[in-house]
This record gives sequence, structure tokens and C-alpha cells, in this order.
Amino acid sequence: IQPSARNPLPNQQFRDLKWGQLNFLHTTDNHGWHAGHLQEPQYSADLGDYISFVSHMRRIADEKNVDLVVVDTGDRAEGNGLWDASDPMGNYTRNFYHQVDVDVLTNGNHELYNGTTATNEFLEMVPYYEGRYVASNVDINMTGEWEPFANRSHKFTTKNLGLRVTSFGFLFNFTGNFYNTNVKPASIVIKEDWFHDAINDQDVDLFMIIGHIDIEDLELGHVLAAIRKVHPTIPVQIFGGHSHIRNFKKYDEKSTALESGRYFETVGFLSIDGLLSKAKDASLGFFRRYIDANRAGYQHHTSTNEETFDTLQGLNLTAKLTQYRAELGLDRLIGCAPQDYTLSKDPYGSPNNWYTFLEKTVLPKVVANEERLGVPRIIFINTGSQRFDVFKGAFTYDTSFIVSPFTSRFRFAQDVPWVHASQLRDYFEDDANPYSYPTLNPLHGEANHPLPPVSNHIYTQAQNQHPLANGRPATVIPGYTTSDDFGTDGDDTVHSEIIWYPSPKVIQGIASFPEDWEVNPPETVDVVFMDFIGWNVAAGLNEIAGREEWRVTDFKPYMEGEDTMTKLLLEYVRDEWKHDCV
Ligand SMILES: Nc1ccn([C@@H]2O[C@H](COP(=O)(O)O)[C@@H](O)[C@H]2O)c(=O)n1
Repeated sequence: IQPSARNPLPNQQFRDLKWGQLNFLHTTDNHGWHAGHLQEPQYSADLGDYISFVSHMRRIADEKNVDLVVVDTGDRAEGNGLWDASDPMGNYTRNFYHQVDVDVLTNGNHELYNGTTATNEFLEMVPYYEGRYVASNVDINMTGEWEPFANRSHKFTTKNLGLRVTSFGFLFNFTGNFYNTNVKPASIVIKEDWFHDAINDQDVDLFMIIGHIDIEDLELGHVLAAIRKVHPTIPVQIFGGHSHIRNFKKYDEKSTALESGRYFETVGFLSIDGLLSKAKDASLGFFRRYIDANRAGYQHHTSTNEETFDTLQGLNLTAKLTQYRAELGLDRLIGCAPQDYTLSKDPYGSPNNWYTFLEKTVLPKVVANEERLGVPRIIFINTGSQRFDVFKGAFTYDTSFIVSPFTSRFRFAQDVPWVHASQLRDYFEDDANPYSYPTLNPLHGEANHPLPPVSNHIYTQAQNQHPLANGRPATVIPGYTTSDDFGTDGDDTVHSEIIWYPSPKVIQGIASFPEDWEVNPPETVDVVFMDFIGWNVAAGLNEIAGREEWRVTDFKPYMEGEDTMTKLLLEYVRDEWKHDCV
């Protein structure tokens, strides 16, 4: 745990792990949070703690004479200063991540948005894992020729039971990658010869698909169906990601899928029993748990304590992470947030909602062009660009990346007729509209209440005292209360429910409008937006106008200098919020 982080409240009620013959630990969508959550004790374990946890879990597997396989399904990149503040981005992470004793890993979309990130992933991560990095549908062009980004598949034999496992790594049908990489749809790849050769192998006890794909996504179904054609009854275990949720799905009697959340909040545990039976109709027992990433939970599940938990390697990495954070200046105080602002724990429109605050207060102030200050402008950003809540108190250099990590710049369409510009927002929100999907849609499965309920007070630190832990009333704090194909007992810690409110796809700030604009709107306005959604803006304006008027190349930069949202947010906090957080 990092020196400034805190351990979770004591005496929480745990649900235990059930070990099987083959056991897995799964992380996904860590997005650079490898130093843990410094402001959220429930998720405060860092990668050093995780390394100690993995080492104890391996020891327990050996003691039980069963096997443990450690998996990561990508998006280790982007979303935390530890990744984003270095030059090149991910410089530290790619290095220290090598210390994780991982058996199989793949990439997500965030390893491919930026050309340098993709190249460095290929040069520094892929070779290190000597074939354990699998990318079944991603290619890279380093030399003028396309070549596989990583191993197409990886076959290995487990240490204790000698189970033969063939693994594949699939990324969803992602199209936002930099042009030095190419992502092929899974439905095409499963027709390729190498895939047929891999699945026609009869000396396999289990196929494993590690996908940076939502486990509800049909693409995984296609891969499973291709394997099922050859092996109707062989176990197929899937690990998914991308949608940032905890989820578990049973595909058939011998195939299930686990998805293990986001931001290093969750370590997924899965076990399978019955694998050693030779009978074709022998049934398998599956078990899943979502472990809150904190030291108390790691210690509980490994029967260790503060004295026995840490390994030397884990402690060394924790110290290194502290040093790297210091080198990057991540704790530098920029200002003090006067209150909490949440992305979806408060409904859009409430004064505690970050999008509402951005729209009403921040965007009109920071997105400004000196030469066009008097020109009315509407400013769009996609809500998916904002990644995490702001907590009352210290807003550090790190927070700017945690909240708004992306390097998109502002561009604009000049002098757009108001009759067109004023329809853009509805256009973006219209689900039937193909151009608003998938770029604008953050795809995050956060909302669990489609309609805002009347009250939202339960996420405050209210503590119910119903269940017992260690014979005493348990501490119950708000947290994950997952419901999946196996029911509602998947989370390793008993929590009270958090209500997640839905968000719009875009938010719209307005500035320099005349006071009576609602009755006397301006004839034309500037439409300003993050370049990430430029294509959507062009498509929207053309659709609304009923003719092809705009191309992405027509849009010009709106501001001089460094106008990423990360930078603008830093300037806002520095200028507008107090600098003494007590
Ligand atoms: N430069 C970027 C890159 C991504 N986004 C937003 O993130 C979403 C994808 O993130 P996942 O963690 O879900 O893979 C994408 O849909 C965008 O909303 C962005 O704004 N700018």
C-alpha cells in the first residue's frame, strides 16, 4: 500500500474462496491504477500487494496440489498519472509490470489508440513474456509489412495437475486504433488456418479465451461456437473486459465467462472442478468471486496477516511505485476540491454531478479563443472522456489524469447556423443514430438504474450493522453488489448498494451567448468539440443539414498551445479552487 493510502475499515464481512482443480486470478482494465486508490481505502492495494497476494495464492495451490493461472485482459494503459504523466506514456508501467507473475495476458484498445504506445507495447511488453502475450486478432506494421502483434495462441501445461491449456487473446472489433496496428474482427479470424490448426489439436484439456471484450458481446460467442463445432464438450473458459463491470456468464454446461471490473478495484477469482474426470458427460463445478483489491481481503483469502503477508518482492515494488510517483510529481497539489463531484453516483443535473459542473462552470470558462471571445459557442465533450470522480480535498497533478487522461485537443466548426447546431445534442443522444455509436458511448456498464430514483443518499458512508463478521456486527460500506448468472453472492465483501445513474453521451457547455438567446438566438455559432468526436460532429452536422457540408479536415484547432482537457482542468483548479485543503 502506498504511504498516503489507507487500509479499509476493519471487520467487514467476507465471502470465502472455493478452490477447484484449476483456479484463476483475473485482472482487467487497470488503466494505470497500479499504485492503488489513494483516496478509497476499499481499493487501496497496490501492485506490490498484488504480487504478494499472487505469491501466497501460488503457494496455496501447491499445498492443495491444484493449479493457479494468473491472467490480465488488457487496458493497462491510460487513466492514471503513473501511466499518463511519463514521457513516453507508460514508460514506468511497462517496466514494473514485468514483475507480476502473469501466465497469460493480452492487450486492450487503450494499448492501441496511440502509435507510440502500441509500438512500445510491442517492443517492451510482448517479447518479455516469451509467447504468453497473446493477440489472436491484432497485427502491427513496424517495417512496411504486417505481422502478428503477439503470439496468436499459447499452449501450456499446468504445473501440478498437468492440464493442457490452449489460450487465445481477442480484442473486440475496435476501429479507433492508430494506423500502425490493425484489428481483425473475431468472426474473420476464426476462419483462418492457424486458428483451425489450434482448435483441431485433440491433446487439449481446456481452451481459454482471454478477451478484451465484454462477456455479453456476440464476438465471444462466435469464437466459442467455432471451438464447439470441433469439441462439443471440452471446457472453454473465457475472461473478458472492456465494459468495466463485474460480471459472470454461463454459456453452456462446460463454458463460463468472468469479467473483473476496472481500475484495479477488483481481482477476479474463478475455479473449476471435475476436470480430471475421463467421462465425456462428467459435470464441471464452476465458482467465481470478485475480490475487492485491498490488503485486508488479500490477507483473509490467504490466511495471512500484517506480519506474514508481505513478500520481499512485493515490498520492493511498493517502494518503487512510491519513488516513481515522486519522480513524476504526482502528489503536487494543484488546488482543493470544495466538494465531491461524481460521474454517476449523483444524477446528471445535480450540483454534485461532475458532468453538470463541467457543463455549467468549467467548459464555458476554459474553452475560449481570445480572438473569438465574443462569438457564441457551444462546447461538446463526450462523457466517456471523463473517467473518475473528484473527491473533496486535495486535487493533485495525478487527479487531473485520473479524471481526464486523454490527449484530445479542441477543434471547431466556424459560424454554423444555429438551427443546425442546436439540434446536434439530440442527434448525439439518439440511440437509433449509427453515428453516435460507439465513439460517444463510453460503453461503461455503470448505470444500474435506468431511471433516477427519488433518493440517492445511500452512497454516503452510512453503515448498516446487520451481518456479523468475527462474531461482531459487520461493517458494511457502500460498494459492489453484483448480480450475475450465478446470483448475488459473487462479491467477496458484503456491501450496501451504490446507485449508479445513467449519463448522457455528450455534455454541452455554452458561452458568449446574448442574455436573451432563448427568445433571440444568434444566427450562427461556433461548434467547439474534442477532436476525438470530430467524425461524429461532421456526420451530425451533415445529417441535420441534409447535405455533405462538413468533412473532419474542415475543422480547425480552436485554441493555441496545450488545450487538452487534462491541461485545461489543471488551469481551472489552480485558478479557481483554494490551495489550503484543511
Ligand atoms: N482519446 C480518447 C480515447 C478514449 N476516449 C473514451 O474512452 C472510451 C473507451 O474507453 P474504454 O476504457 O471503455 O475502452 C471511448 O468510448 C471514449 O468515450 C476518449 O474520450 N478519448
